[in-house]
Amino acid sequence: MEGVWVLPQVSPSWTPTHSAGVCAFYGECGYNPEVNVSLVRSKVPCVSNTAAREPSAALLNLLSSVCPDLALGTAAAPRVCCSLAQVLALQLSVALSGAVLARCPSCARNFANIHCHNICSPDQSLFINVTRAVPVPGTNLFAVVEYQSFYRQEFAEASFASCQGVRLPATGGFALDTMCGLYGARLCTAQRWLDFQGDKSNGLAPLQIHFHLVPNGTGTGTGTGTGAGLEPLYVRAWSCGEAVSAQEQACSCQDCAESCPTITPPPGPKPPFRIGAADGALVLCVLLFGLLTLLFLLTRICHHRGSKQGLTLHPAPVTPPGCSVRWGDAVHRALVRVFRCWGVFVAAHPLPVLLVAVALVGGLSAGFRSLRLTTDPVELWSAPGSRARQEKAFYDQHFGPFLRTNQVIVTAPRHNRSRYHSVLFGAQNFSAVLSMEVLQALLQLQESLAAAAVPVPGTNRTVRLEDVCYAPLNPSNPAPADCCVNSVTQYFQNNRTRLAMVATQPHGTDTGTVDWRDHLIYCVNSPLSFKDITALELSCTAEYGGPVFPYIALGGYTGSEYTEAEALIITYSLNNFGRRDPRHMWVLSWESHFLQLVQDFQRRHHNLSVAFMAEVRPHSGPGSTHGSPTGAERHPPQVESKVTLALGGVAVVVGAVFAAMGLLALLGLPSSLIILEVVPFLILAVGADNIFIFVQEYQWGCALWGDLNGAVLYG
Ligand SMILES: CC(C)CCC[C@@H](C)[C@H]1CC[C@H]2[C@@H]3CC=C4C[C@@H](O)CC[C@]4(C)[C@H]3CC[C@]12C
Repeated sequence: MEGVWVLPQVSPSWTPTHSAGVCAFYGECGYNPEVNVSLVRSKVPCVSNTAAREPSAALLNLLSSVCPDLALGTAAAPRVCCSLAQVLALQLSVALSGAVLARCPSCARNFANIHCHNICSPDQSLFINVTRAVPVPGTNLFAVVEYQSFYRQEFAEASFASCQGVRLPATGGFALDTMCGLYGARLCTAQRWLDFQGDKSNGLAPLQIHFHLVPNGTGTGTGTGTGAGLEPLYVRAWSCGEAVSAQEQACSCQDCAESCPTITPPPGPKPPFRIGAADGALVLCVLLFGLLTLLFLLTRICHHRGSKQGLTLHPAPVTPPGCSVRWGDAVHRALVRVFRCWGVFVAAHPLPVLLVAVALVGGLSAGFRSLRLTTDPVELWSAPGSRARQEKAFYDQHFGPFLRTNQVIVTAPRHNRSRYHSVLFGAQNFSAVLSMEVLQALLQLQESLAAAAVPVPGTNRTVRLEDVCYAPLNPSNPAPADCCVNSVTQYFQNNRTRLAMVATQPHGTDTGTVDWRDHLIYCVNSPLSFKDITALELSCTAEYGGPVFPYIALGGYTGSEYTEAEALIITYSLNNFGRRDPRHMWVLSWESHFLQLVQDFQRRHHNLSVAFMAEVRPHSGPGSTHGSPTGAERHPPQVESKVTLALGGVAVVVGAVFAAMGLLALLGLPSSLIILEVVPFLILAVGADNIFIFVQEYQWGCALWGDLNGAVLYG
């Protein structure tokens, strides 16, 4: 019910009198011939636009437990519009359907109150109008099969609000998920909630109830109502934060935001350090930098002057050194002394030194025999005692090796978001990546992955997705469609025709069209549904038969605004096999091919940003062209060829790495191949560079000696 609501001109035939103390129906008139399938078969009431009756003691007693809010206790001579049998039926139905709300007493009470007032209120005819009744065979009574119930919007909204946050621990969702029909909790409104309750196909209601929510100001609750004396019901609705009685408590914080303790926000961060209007740290850094630059420039200038004077006065290379040079020289001399001693010692005893070095390296490398290499990514990247590791170990032990996950994540950074006006769901924002063009591209990628036949190296068979995929609903003989692939296109069962479908949608008084976007909005809110509420009537479940949860297929959204998701995620779940199982090789082959296909896709779609990952490591997978880069060819060419010298430098580093690995192996520590990946860099950076430095130092030393000799001669 939207827009300004005007009470309809009701047909006076079944409820001609609408006034306080008068009923619209009373007692039971058999079963509704129009309702066959139901959970609990309740009888429908008889049309009876007569004065409310005095309840029996038994009825009063029952009412005080089923409908304590009917406030019968206060009245001297309480009256009701229901019989004992009716209240018993009411009690059963409300207990059955209200069980999910029991966690939150005030919500449960409001829910019961709605039907208590409908059935028993002494002023029933004020807000109830029977619209359809059928004659009861063999009597002159009429059974009610349809009625209207008029509520003040405020009352309905307050009752709804008290139940909105109630959780259903069994599903991890909300209780309203089970009480709002196809809309689920997220799209539920007070009107939709009541409509579902009054729908005779919900399994409990024996008749059809049309709830009309009257906004404030239309038909006031205090004065006489408009429309043939009707006055919308406006009674107290409990808020979820208040306790309904002294024995009961208010709803918990989990079920009711109002009950949550107010947490004083933590004190904000200290105000930033500022000097005037500028950032203090920045100003200090600039000053320090300026000072250091000045110092540097001054020393340079002083050094430059000194060397100029030296040149003009003393042409000989021996010049009075500057302050910085003197410092550097002192350190250099000290180092030279130490290393000269060491060098002279080594050069004087080449054989013993070499023998000791070889023996040391050889001895420690013997530890390689007990070397344990860790190649499993799980071992490499998760701590052995971590909770994740323990849970995985438990899973692997009881259910077999865990599935392999291969993912593609697509975003569209250069596209613009759009706004979509849905006939059913109102205006919604759609992110750039949720566009027909991107969805079609994703479909194409999935089709090519499903069609790919990949040769397995070392065998003469080819492997397809269905040979390796996890197919939960058809594990023995899966077809490509049975594979568990999570992706947003699965809301359309990966079917192009369904994705492109458009239908005419009647909605209230107007008609519009619905397309993939309406279906998507529906599915992200009710992923378990087999049929949407749009005229498209498509299922939300994936082609393989399982549901696609929006938080798995979409990423980068706030709260539950799934249509604003910045990323689409395709997840391929593949079976995992033991290393010795030949099928292990099949999966590796398929995953390598997956990487290639997605790379091609990435190259073809420049406007999309595509990230992807597979469990297979690119360089360990079969048929991969990736190798660990050694970078040897990138090194500058040697000035002078000293092959044995260069090899010696490399041998020193290799020896050191091997000795270190051997030592760790001897100590019982496992190693990983990551060590080997850094060896080339060590060889280049330490080994080869050392040799360059030695050679340069040696040549410089020779030249210096020559020059000095010359100077001495010249002098
Ligand atoms: C599926 C869930 C959410 C629906 C919950 C609404 C239930 C509790 C409501 C909807 C319609 C209601 C019924 C409407 C009419 C009658 C006839 C009356 O003589 C006895 C009570 C009885 C039988 C009501 C019992 C409660 C009822 C079944």
